[in-house]
Amino acid sequence: MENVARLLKESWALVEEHGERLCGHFYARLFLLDPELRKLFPVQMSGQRDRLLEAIVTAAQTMDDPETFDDYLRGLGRDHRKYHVTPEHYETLGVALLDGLRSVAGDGWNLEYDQAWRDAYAGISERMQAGAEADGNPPFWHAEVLTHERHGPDTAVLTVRALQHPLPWQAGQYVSVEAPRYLPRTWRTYSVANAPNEENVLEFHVRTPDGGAGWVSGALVRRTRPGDLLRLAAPMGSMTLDPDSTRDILCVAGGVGLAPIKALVEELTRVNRTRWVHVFYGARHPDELYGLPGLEELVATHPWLSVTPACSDDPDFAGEAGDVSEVVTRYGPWTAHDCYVSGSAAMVRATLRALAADDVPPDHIRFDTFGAL
Ligand SMILES: NC(=O)C1=CN([C@@H]2O[C@H](COP(=O)(O)OP(=O)(O)OC[C@H]3O[C@@H](n4cnc5c(N)ncnc54)[C@H](O)[C@@H]3O)[C@@H](O)[C@H]2O)C=CC1
Repeated sequence: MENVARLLKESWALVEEHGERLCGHFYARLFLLDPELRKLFPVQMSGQRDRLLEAIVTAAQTMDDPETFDDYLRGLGRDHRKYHVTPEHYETLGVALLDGLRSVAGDGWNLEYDQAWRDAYAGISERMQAGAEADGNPPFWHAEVLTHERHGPDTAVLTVRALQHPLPWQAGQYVSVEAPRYLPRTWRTYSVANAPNEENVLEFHVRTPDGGAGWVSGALVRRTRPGDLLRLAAPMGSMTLDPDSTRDILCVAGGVGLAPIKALVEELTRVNRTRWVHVFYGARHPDELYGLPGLEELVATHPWLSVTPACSDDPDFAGEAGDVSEVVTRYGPWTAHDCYVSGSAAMVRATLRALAADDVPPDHIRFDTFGAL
């Protein structure tokens, strides 16, 4: 496995900078091999391209950590049931991927790399299919929007009820969401922002980036209304509580990265008696700390919980100033804590670096990659 991981990383370096070309080759080959597959993808493909690369990089990067690799891919397989993918589709995808890699890497490619990617892809598709087969849940859930609250121009908090079947998620996990009325066949992942409950109600925090990118987020923030139907796919992700751990807990959230942290804190209000829980919650401006009043209510009734808000772009903020990753280190050391980190890829990266510099053991830290780290 180590050798395969090394070969994958080495060969990935040959194509990494040519992401656009790789995707172009891959999809051209894929739709040539099986024109029917085109129907599974959205009309407009640009967002889809980054997602394929992200998935490949994440899979290749987690290969040297077999447990994470296995969980991640089984989850992805369960999630992909929403597309009704068949074993033949997996095979065709493998052929197209190898063709794409070979053409883009050019002369640097060799037989060893080829074999490593074929083995890796076989491992990936085997685990994804095993995950899908073992899942007795429906391939997706219809969910009705119950409430929709705007917080400023680009953020919304919405709640939905999954219809017909229970949707079994764990606090800290995320699901793929589609808004078929506005953007059919385009799915994006969002963390569930509340703990599991008998009402089958899920909360999402969505921010749409400036300048119109992030179409699903744009539809969820600006157009979605109570009564709309969304579709949700199988829960994924490993940012969950370790029931056997007795360590105190550090949570670090940037912006709408608060979502899974809020779910974890909610879950802890049900089960925790003995662990101190510290939440650091960063936003650029005080008016973007939309989740603070809710957290402060929980602090008032749970003596083990503390929350430290921080603003990175407002020198007049009465609390902590700076990026949340820096603020956390002022309060360390965190070596004896379980650490949960959630936010933009840059924020997660900065926080992981800060925790590593403080000698926090890597196996105490949980995060999910939203975008390539
Ligand atoms: N499980 C997860 O990891 C989840 C991640 N997200 C992601 O969280 C992000 C949140 O975005 P916004 O609300 O727009 O947050 P934002 O970009 O406004 O940032 C909020 C705060 O994060 C910190 N931060 C941002 N960039 C940083 C950097 N380069 N280095 C250090 N700290 C940095 C700062 O404290 C900043 O004030 C989105 O990209 C979303 O996809 C959202 C939900 C769950």
